[in-house]
Amino acid sequence: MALHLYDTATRSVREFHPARSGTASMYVCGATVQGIPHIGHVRGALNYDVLRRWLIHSGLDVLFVRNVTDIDDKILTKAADAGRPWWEWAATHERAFEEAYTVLGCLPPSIAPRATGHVTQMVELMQRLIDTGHAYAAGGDVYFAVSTFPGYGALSRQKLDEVQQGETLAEGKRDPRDFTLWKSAKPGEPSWPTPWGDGRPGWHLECSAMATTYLGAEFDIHGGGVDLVFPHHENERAQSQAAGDPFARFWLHNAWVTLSGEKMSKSLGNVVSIEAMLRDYRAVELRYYLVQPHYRSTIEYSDGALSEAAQGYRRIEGFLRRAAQRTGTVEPGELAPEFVTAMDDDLSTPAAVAAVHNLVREGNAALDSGDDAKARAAAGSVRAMMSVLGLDPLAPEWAEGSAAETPARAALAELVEAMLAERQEARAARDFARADAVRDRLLKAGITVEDTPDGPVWTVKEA
Ligand SMILES: Nc1ncnc2c1ncn2[C@@H]1O[C@H](COP(=O)(O)OP(=O)(O)OP(=O)(O)O)[C@@H](O)[C@H]1O
Ligand SMILES: [Zn+2]
Repeated sequence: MALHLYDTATRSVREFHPARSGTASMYVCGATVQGIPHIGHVRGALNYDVLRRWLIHSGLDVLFVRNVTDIDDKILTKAADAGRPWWEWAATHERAFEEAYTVLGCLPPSIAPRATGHVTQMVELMQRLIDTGHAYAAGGDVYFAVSTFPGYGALSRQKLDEVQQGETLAEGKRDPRDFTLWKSAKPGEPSWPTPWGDGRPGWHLECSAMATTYLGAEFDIHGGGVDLVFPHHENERAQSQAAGDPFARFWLHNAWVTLSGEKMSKSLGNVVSIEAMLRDYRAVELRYYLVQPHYRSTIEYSDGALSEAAQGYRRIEGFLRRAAQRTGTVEPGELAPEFVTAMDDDLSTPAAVAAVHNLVREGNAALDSGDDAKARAAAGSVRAMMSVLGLDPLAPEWAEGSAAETPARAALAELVEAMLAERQEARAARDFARADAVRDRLLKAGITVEDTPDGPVWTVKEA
């Protein structure tokens, strides 16, 4: 089966073929860099990172654009409240987002264009829309005339007379359903010159201009969070297609991370910061937690579920370490057929991860029964599959002692290993009372030790 993806525009799972053979092009709406990222923000980035890795695995060269919205009302307000320049506020939070993406193992985008660097392309797009009667300037603002585009509402399945843009009322708007392409300059605010007066970009216009600048008038996949279907993506699609660009061939939307049933959001204040998560869990465990559910299923955040996911990841990691200890270096092998089928089925990561766990179980059984060849083959396959998900425990970025380990965990590992060495010494000297005392001391601290044919394996007991 070839890759199939759910396309919001057609509300169906369709077979994916890139428009240009050999290259897939993806545009993902990035952050409005107004604050530090929470785990909801990075979920989408991780979902599209997995898709990108799967496309790469299938032999495609992937052009991946993730923009940065670095000018916006919220940026201006928050910077002003903090008494800082708006551009410094934006740049600071852009770095925070970038660090979060990197620490969670996202491949760097081909380019991360900033809105403020693409005003020329936005002006050009507005000019095309004005020339063809799809847009008009009024009082220094530029609006898109929704009624001139017959397909308006098709992406979000809305009737034209039900459309509400959620924009503040403006005098020059001919129709309340029209949306803003360009905002006229307000005193003291940053602005750029255009033929219709100085001003700054509207959010929707930015993405159309940046997507087509880098990926062309038609590209393969446009992604974002489900909250972007309307108005953001509906408006991107309308303005680009009205200007004559075919635009995105597939529209993908990832579901939310929620807390107590509500979207995790800075505005609602129910956020879990990445920094806080990384005090208790390794980045790779957080990545596993966010990548394992299907990208179109809501993740209701809970510490219990995260802790369970971390244990699931450690089972995979434990098997690979055991296999490597016993059989020597494990090279990535073949993907299990069920894994391939799952990934091709609209990136069914729950089934893909289940395929990994099945092989881990088989591999552990093989190690227990001394079938090293079988264990080694299973381990190779597990590595390959985990690598596609960006989660390979033996990859340099996630390996023990790497930067991804929290300092606390690295320190704990050092101490526990030293105590286990003492226990082994006591056993070798047949001083079983001392050996048991070490084990009891560890147990008291919440660390269980399991003796396996490959030596002791320790885990921190979850509360
Ligand atoms: N809780 C969440 N779960 C999944 N995706 C989210 C969540 N919050 C934000 N996103 C996504 O992150 C991307 C960047 O969003 P943006 O910077 O506009 O934040 P936002 O949606 O305004 O959230 P907030 O209210 O927290 O600032 C968007 O694609 C958005 O859908
Ligand atoms: Zn966008």
